[in-house]
Amino acid sequence: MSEITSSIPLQINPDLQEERDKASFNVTELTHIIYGGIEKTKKRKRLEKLLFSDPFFQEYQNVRAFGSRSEYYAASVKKSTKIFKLRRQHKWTDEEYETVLDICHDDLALTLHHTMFIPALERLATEDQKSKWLTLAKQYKIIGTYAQTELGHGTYLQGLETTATYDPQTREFVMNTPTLSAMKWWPGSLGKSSNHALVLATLIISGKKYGMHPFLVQLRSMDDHKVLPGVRVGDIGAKMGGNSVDNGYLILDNVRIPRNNMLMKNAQVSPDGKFVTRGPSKANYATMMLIRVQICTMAYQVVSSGATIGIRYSAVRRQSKLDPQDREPKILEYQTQQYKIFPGLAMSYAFLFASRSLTRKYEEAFAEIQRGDFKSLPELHCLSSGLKSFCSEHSVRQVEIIRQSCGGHGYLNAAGLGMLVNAAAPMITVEGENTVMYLQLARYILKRFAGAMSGQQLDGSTSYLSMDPATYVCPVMSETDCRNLTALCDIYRYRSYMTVCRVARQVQHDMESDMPQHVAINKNLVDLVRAAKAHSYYIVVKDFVEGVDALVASAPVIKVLRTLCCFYAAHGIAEYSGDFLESEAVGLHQLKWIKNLQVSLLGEIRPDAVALVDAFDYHDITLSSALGCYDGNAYERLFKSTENDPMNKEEVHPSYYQYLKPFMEEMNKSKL
Ligand SMILES: CCC/C=C/C(=O)SCCNC(=O)CCNC(=O)[C@H](O)C(C)(C)COP(=O)([O-])OP(=O)([O-])OC[C@H]1O[C@@H](n2cnc3c(N)ncnc32)[C@H](O)[C@@H]1OP(=O)([O-])[O-]
Ligand SMILES: Cc1cc2nc3c(=O)[nH]c(=O)nc-3n(C[C@H](O)[C@H](O)[C@H](O)COP(=O)(O)OP(=O)(O)OC[C@H]3O[C@@H](n4cnc5c(N)ncnc54)[C@H](O)[C@@H]3O)c2cc1C
Repeated sequence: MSEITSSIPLQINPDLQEERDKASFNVTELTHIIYGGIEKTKKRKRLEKLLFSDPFFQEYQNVRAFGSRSEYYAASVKKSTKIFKLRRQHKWTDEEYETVLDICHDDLALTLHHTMFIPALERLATEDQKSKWLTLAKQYKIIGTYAQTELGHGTYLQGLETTATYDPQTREFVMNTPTLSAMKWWPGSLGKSSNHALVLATLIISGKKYGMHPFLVQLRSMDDHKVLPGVRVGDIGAKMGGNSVDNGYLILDNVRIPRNNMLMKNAQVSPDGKFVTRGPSKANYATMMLIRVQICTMAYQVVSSGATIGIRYSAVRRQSKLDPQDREPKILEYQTQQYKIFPGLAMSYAFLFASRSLTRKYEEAFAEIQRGDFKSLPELHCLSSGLKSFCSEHSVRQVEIIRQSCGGHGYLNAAGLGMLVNAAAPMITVEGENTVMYLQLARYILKRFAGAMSGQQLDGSTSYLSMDPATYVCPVMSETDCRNLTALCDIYRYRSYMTVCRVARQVQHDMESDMPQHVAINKNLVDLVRAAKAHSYYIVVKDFVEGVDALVASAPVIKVLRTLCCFYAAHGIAEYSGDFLESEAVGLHQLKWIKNLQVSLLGEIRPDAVALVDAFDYHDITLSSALGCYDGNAYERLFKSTENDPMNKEEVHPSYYQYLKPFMEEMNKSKL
């Protein structure tokens, strides 16, 4: 009788334990740094315990893996409501609630209510409106979504076709979806969950258009959740990932809402139909900016989860031979495996520091904006647009590489990597498609560069554009200089400067050759995106270097983070070597040294790789991966995962009686 069972051993896989035993630094110390201090780590642990002591959270994993779309959605609604109830019961602060969402690491059916509907009310409603709507929303007495994108337009907000026409007789707005392409299409939680929507529509008063404004529209009855007259709403269909969310469509047919349902913090319509604005014209775009900042943090979570799975699995998987005399090595020993996974590890820490720095800038600017001071808005818009694009693009790409690095098992749902990639993929599109957002940054950089050329002293993230390029000498003079983080950062800065300078001069030249501005811009779009990417890369490297420099920590922690930072910077130069050479930020000698360093750092990171991902301290339920579990018992967990698979419920599947049996009988009778 075979002794093979799917029971999970109680002990840690010795291969993983061996890795932990040889870590050069204290993992707990790094965990506290990652979560912002010992108290925050403890609080997170308490919340984790509270959540995961409920068996539902474990069962949810099965529905997610094996349930139908509808079952998955239902379980996700249940999960959302459980969390909402816990929030009320334990009086969680916003920060605690954010932590819970991070722990859940999942697209919850009702997430939009918290991530966009409430922040939009906070940013776009007057104090009076807040005391009514925000209070109801925070008490979950209404559930809402943010309905902006239409079938025909997501990017170009000036092209939105939904209308809100003011009727001074009744003091109401009449909401309409005039065409097929005007129907709202994509908003999360819209299809089945929400009873209210913040509808972004073109305001029309006496036949005149006044741009996009937010209107609160009730969609469903508060008694029986039935759709209200004039409203058509539904789910837009299954997606590549995130299928727990009911992204929806919405058609409005002469739906009347009271005048006070227009959120009027930034612009008002008086009862007799007078339009007055306050603040900059883009003030109504505020919610999108907040989410762009949050996407950088999400990108960190995605890539650090992927790195955790990839590294733990690579430490327990043995395959092939290195030394013909020795046993099969851990696949983590192969330099090529390190080359596939360590960029994701280094990126995790880079994005941790970059997203932290961006969040801090956002909070400072938001406080100013609340006081009516909008001076930081353009800088913040461009910084958040660039970093949102950069972090989402790089993290999604890197996790897919990590998935491939796990071989066949990486392709299984139970590995958790496919779901991670598919759930993360929309970060590239949502809250402004990446190319479009890079171009927003490029437009800002061009203006700042022109300012610098005309002698303006620049501040903020683009201050380096005032530099005199003639003074640049590559700061790497020897192989040892390659480890100098400031020198690496300078190389990125100069490469960005030259990339911006080249495209700015080209656009200027094209315009001076009588090309209309829009033609000149379109002729240079690829290079403009290249400039925005170079600038974003520089900012991320700078934030990483400055973040590590400012750390108060033990010498071993600082050392390992400096090594990672050095690797992140060297890897980027090696990967985009063409750009760095072309801009003359490095020469061929320096490139060779930096490439050597990049490869030799793989070996330096190797002994601490497991400890560096352990420091992210992800709970097994959060990771949801048989390959990446803390105990490293990947094979047992993979085998165990098959127990819940409905395919394995019966010894003989019903399809046998329906199709295979008659077919086999027919074949057996056949004389051919
Ligand atoms: C969690 C997942 C759920 C997902 C939810 C969603 O996806 S929800 C749906 C998410 N949907 C999206 O994210 C839609 C993406 N699309 C957009 O955000 C806009 O259509 C746009 C920014 C692409 C263009 O906008 P436009 O045609 O109105 O403008 P323009 O190009 O003519 O530039 C005019 C000026 O405005 C400036 N400026 C622009 N934005 C901001 C800002 N936020 N702040 C400050 N400033 C801003 C800009 O820099 C420029 O300044 P300049 O040079 O004149 O000094
Ligand atoms: C999972 C998911 C959830 C979403 N949730 C919501 C939500 O809750 N609420 C909501 O309102 N919306 C939501 N959206 C919609 C999302 O915001 C839009 O899809 C996004 O803004 C991109 O717009 P688009 O789909 O119109 O893309 P398009 O603009 O059509 O982009 C298609 C291509 O055209 C290119 N392109 C477009 N314009 C330009 C330009 N000016 N210059 C150069 N290239 C250009 C793009 O780069 C891209 O390659 C969601 C989308 C997804 C996928």
